[in-house]
Amino acid sequence: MAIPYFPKFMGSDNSSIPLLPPSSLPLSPPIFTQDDFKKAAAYKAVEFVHSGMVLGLGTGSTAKHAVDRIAELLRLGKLKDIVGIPTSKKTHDQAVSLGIPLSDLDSHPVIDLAIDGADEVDPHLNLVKGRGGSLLREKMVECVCKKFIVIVDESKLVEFIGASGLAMPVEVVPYCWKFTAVRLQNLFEESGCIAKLRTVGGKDGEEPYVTDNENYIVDLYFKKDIGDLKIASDRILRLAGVVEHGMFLDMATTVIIAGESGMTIKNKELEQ
Ligand SMILES: O=C(CO)[C@H](O)[C@H](O)COP(=O)(O)O
Repeated sequence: MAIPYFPKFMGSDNSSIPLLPPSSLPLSPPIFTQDDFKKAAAYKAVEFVHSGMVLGLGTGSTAKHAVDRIAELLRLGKLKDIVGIPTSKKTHDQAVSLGIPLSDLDSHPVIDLAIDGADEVDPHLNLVKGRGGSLLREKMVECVCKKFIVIVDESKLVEFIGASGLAMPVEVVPYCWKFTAVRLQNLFEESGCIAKLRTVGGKDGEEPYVTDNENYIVDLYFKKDIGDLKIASDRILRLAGVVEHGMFLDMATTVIIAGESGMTIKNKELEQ
């Protein structure tokens, strides 16, 4: 059951955002943007953060709100002794700019809690991540956390992984990436898979997108369900040249979903 929103559902101590329309418009329904939902989910997740925790700091527009909120609570003295493990250079830079103390997996191989967004969430809380390009570090961090809270707006919910028709990213080494892309596409021929190198516009035209780890990303697009996700994962990871893929299977312990009808919290334990 979704929890309905209240006027100040963000709960920020000195910067709450009124989410009901101004009193001059008493009959107007509240209008929330997708970013309001992302922020609502992020702020809810940060309620699970306690002083002294080692935190995995996610990447993307939703996770950014969580990092902002953690920094705000540190500034207010409501959180203390937090150590953040960022999942990308971008999040690293954001956290540094906000004064969040940081470390890495070498020094902190066990993480109390990670909070991150996702691109797709299926009914079993399996995820697609990495459309923001940070899947490898995200997976390294999030597979060693005791609790992994995923924060999404309702647009990320899918019936099955790949159902959005959008990319399922695979990080590959640059060496002979075309060869790897063809092999990836062939693996999922029956699902109508198309593999495309992710590119960005550079001064000399389109160039390969380069990850924080100096790799490339091949995005897989499926026309049909790819079936057993564990088998699909194993097949992808067995290909030499593949570094990691964006399916995060059986990793999320909690998913917080914010949408028009309110906020829903799904726990892995309850799904089994
Ligand atoms: O996996 C990710 C980055 O690699 C992001 O968490 C994912 O793309 C969701 O991003 P956003 O919160 O901006 O919608």
